[in-house]
Amino acid sequence: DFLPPELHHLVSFLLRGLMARFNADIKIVVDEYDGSYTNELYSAAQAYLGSHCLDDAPVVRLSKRHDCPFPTPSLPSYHTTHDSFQGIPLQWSSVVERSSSSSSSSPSRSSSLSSDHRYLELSFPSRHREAVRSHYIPHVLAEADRIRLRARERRLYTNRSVVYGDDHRNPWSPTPFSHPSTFETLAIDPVLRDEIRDDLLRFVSRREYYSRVGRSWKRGYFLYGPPGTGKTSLVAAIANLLEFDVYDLELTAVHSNTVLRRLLVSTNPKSVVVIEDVDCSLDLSDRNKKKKKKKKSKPDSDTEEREMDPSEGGTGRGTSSVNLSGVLNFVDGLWSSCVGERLMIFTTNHPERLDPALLRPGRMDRKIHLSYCCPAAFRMLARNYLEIGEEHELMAEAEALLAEVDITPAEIAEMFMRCDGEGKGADAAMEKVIGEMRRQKAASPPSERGPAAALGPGMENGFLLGCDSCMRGDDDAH
Ligand SMILES: Nc1ncnc2c1ncn2[C@@H]1O[C@H](COP(=O)(O)OP(=O)(O)OP(=O)(O)O)[C@@H](O)[C@H]1O
Repeated sequence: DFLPPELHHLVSFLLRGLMARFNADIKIVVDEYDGSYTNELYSAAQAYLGSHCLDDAPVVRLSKRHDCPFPTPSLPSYHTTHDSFQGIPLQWSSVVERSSSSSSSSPSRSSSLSSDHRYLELSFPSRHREAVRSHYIPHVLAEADRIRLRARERRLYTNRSVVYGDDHRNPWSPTPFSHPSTFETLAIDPVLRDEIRDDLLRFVSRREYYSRVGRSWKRGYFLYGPPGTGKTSLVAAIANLLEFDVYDLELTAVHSNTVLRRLLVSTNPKSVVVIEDVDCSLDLSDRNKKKKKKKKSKPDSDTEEREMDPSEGGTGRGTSSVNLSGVLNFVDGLWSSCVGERLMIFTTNHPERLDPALLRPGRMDRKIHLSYCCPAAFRMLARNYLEIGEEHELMAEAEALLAEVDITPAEIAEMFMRCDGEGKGADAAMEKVIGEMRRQKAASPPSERGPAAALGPGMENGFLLGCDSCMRGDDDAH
């Protein structure tokens, strides 16, 4: 009443402006992809919003993955839903910006393969900026984890995934994985088997430990040995034991280190990434040996040197430009940006062909030599395939012969299966195997066995014979 009208107007104009500023909404944009990587916050928010909307939203999208026994809800495109957190009103909208190249399909149709730009918009009053950033976003991530964990607990079986093409939007194409191999059916030395099982169970129970010591929650296994000694079977037994997804990575199908990196970060927690026959995939052989060779052959130019040398980011071999340094990065550090536990397993029949850098402790934490059939493994095969035990009259002779010939569990399993199929029974199967071992003994003396022999010259001092712990591949002992 005491102010002149002009000043009155000015003060109320300023106050209105101030209030509007204080109450204005701000937006957080959560893109589906961060560059070429899947944005974890986007998928977490979708999982969170889906379960949140299920009860009251007018439209919810339901989809069912093959490995999940029930459908998962998510927010459809072009929809808005409301949430409230500690009294803060929040609004989520899902937005799709159609790319000019995409077809004029209906808005509700989803295609992970299209190049449309999808994102979520989170709007809330600007004064809650700090609370949303520090409390609400972590709450969404934690809730999404909880929802996924529940789904995983009810899952019926794990995935086997294969790489196809180079479609970075959907690099892994999952197919059902139901390999019957388990630690009970695996015919390997029982001491080694129990050691591996204990190591795995210890690994998955040590979330806090890994975080305390500042290491990413990953473990690398390197399985080597002759063909047919159970490397693939062991991978399947590991996946079945831990109920992990299996990502079967064919390195030659991966065109570049960038794609390799993208593949890795798009794997789920609780997964095993397997590279089988890693020596055959790419040229990951010893750089020192190669350098020596190159010196002898005097390369024409620096360019050639760089192109040949994977450590320099060169192209390695073949059409794939994935090289040793890409694989080392893949094994080393990239998991630090991923949440959850992961196993990486390399298998090979020729460990001596690989660069020792790939195998040093910390990269490959356990080196497991799967060798020819030993008596204990033979007894397991006989029990599993023929349902006979140590009391069988031919068992002692078979075990004695095993010490003198190199025969793989796969060969024995094959003979056992064939006889069983012909209905000749256990005795015939044992006789057949013994006959084969006698024949092999007569034909050639057994080759030297043992891990160092299998690794070949030059590898003995790398990790195997350095110290006892290295021999066991047990990095925790250091
Ligand atoms: N240790 C084992 N225990 C039980 N079965 C085995 C074992 N090793 C091999 N087999 C049998 O032999 C078949 C081939 O074995 P597997 O594929 O696991 O061998 P691998 O070492 O991975 O061979 P490769 O190096 O050629 O890939 C399996 O289907 C399995 O039936």
